[in-house]
Amino acid sequence: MKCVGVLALQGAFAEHVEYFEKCVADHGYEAKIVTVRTPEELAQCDALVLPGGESTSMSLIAQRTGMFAHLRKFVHDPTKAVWGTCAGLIYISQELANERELVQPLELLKVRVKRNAFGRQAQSFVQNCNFSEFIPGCHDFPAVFIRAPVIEHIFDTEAVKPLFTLENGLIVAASQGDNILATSFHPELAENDSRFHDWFLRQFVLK
Ligand SMILES: NC(=O)CC[C@H](N)C(=O)O
Repeated sequence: MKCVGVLALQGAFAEHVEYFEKCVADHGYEAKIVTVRTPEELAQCDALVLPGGESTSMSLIAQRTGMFAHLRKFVHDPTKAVWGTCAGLIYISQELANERELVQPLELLKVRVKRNAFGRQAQSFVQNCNFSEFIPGCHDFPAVFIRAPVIEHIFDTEAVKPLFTLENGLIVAASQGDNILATSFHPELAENDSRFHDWFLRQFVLK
């Protein structure tokens, strides 16, 4: 039985739990979904999802609760699967292009990330994206972008593979090796469409 943790310090963690539970119920996967707030909860996990929210708050809470060192060790373990969405993508990145004094990142994903790359809350949007090149049959996924970051630069082009680029050339999904996934958008807000979560479970956790 694999254990998938969703970091629950801050942000949209409940939605991730709900989408994963739906996948498990629909497909009968041998997986348990838990929220993670403590080192003990983290220790039982095979995978960790870092949700969207506010990377400044996530970083601060992790520092204050003493979780930072545990999270850093966990995500750098190559036997673990890791997925960062939106603020979670910022938090796992190696470097921030802006507001770098506000976030102490986990320095996992070998990229430089730009926070709020599309502007403020009012510039948030939903875009139907064709992810079929990496998720078989997924031609029309409703990707929700909320004050979303983008991957501005890839430091290690051998390790990091861009998975999806918007028409303006901005990278909004990438993988690193076979265990790390990062998305600028929120698949856990996709109108009950759990295809992205299903793909993560099959491709990264249950593989
Ligand atoms: N939806 C989100 O996760 C927004 C991320 C937020 N703008 C940040 O910089 O942390």
